[in-house]
This record gives sequence, structure tokens and C-alpha cells, in this order.
Amino acid sequence: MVVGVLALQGSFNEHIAALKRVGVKGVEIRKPDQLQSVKALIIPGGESTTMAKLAEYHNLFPALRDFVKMGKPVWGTCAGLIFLADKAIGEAKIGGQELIGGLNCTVHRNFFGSQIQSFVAELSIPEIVAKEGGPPSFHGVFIRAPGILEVGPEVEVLAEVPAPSDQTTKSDPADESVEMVNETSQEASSSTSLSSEDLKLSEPPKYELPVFQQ
Ligand SMILES: NC(=O)CC[C@H](N)C(=O)O
Repeated sequence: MVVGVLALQGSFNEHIAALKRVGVKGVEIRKPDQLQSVKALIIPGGESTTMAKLAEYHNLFPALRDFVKMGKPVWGTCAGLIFLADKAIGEAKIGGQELIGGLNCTVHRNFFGSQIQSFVAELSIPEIVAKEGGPPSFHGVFIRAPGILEVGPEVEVLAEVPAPSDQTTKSDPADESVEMVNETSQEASSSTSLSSEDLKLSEPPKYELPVFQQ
């Protein structure tokens, strides 16, 4: 099986390398017709406003929306998750940024704060361990990560983690948690307020410059 990886911006190389490690061929997707040759799609982490601008520039939104509507498997990591959400808040672009949609949830783009508040955390995802084995906890990396504030009834939540105690963007301050959905490769969460001390990344994230091939 060949899996497409949206390669406009962000960590697409890392996702292709991760696929290779499990014996799956990943191909870079930059043009609408390239989506026809793949059975599944990964939308990587990066910066969703930039990604949306590039997707618009390359006229990718209609083909991406069709792909999702056809029910083909789509994985969104971080900015990719934002892209797949039906609704995003905290958008950088006035009037909101364009989304693919299809995942019935509301995300806050930078729920956990700025880049310096990025962090790693161990996540327990029992359903995945039960199905696939592997270590009991998942090493999650949150880089200027979004939070999922609300999900629709058809969305299965795999892991839920406490939100930072000083988080003020949630609609119900009594609700101390934020749900994490569909972010199995790179994302996780933490519990208390975060400082630069919490930044325990062993190496800096690698971001690629966009490549334009017309
Ligand atoms: N690591 C990430 O993908 C960060 C996403 C970023 N918060 C955004 O708005 O796109």
C-alpha cells in the first residue's frame, strides 16, 4: 500500500521516514492529481496557516476534501489535525483560515502556548496497546500543539490528558481536561503550567522549506 504525505510544509520527511521504518512506502503529495494514486493520506505537523496558504496556492482544497469525503483513511498530526477539524479557533489569519474539515471537532490552534512552551509527555493509549502491543505508554511530543476542545458523538477519543491549569481559552473553566484525538505519531500533553524548564526535546524539530514544482 502507498500512503501519501502532504508535502507543502512541515514534518513530511519525518512522516515518510516513519512509514519506511514500518515497511510502508510514503509519497510526497503536492498536486491535486497525485492524490489519486494513494489509498491513505497523512497531513503532517508544521504551521497550519502557512500550510493552508500553500494548499490554496496549489488548488489542493477541493481534492483534499473529496479524499476525506470518500472515507479514505486520513491521519492528521498537529497542524494536520487542525487542517482536518471542522472548526478552529485562535486562527492567525483575519476571518479565519481555510480548513479541509471532516473531523467533527473544534480545535484551538495554539492551546498550550507558544513555541517555548513545547514539551514532551508520556501518554497512555490502552486501546492501541490492546490491539497492537508495544510499550504501555506513548512518548508524545507537543510542539506549539493544538488542543481539541470539543468532539462530536461519532469521534472516538483514544487518550485524554489534563490541560494546563492557567489555560483561559476553554469555554468551561471547571473542566480540567482537554481531549486528544487522532494524534498518534507526535503529539501528547502535559498537566501543569509550563515553563522553558519543561522543554525536554532532545533535538530541535526539523521543518522543511516549501518546495514549488509547477
Ligand atoms: N506542531 C505543529 O504542527 C503546530 C501547529 C500550530 N499550532 C499551527 O497552528 O499550525
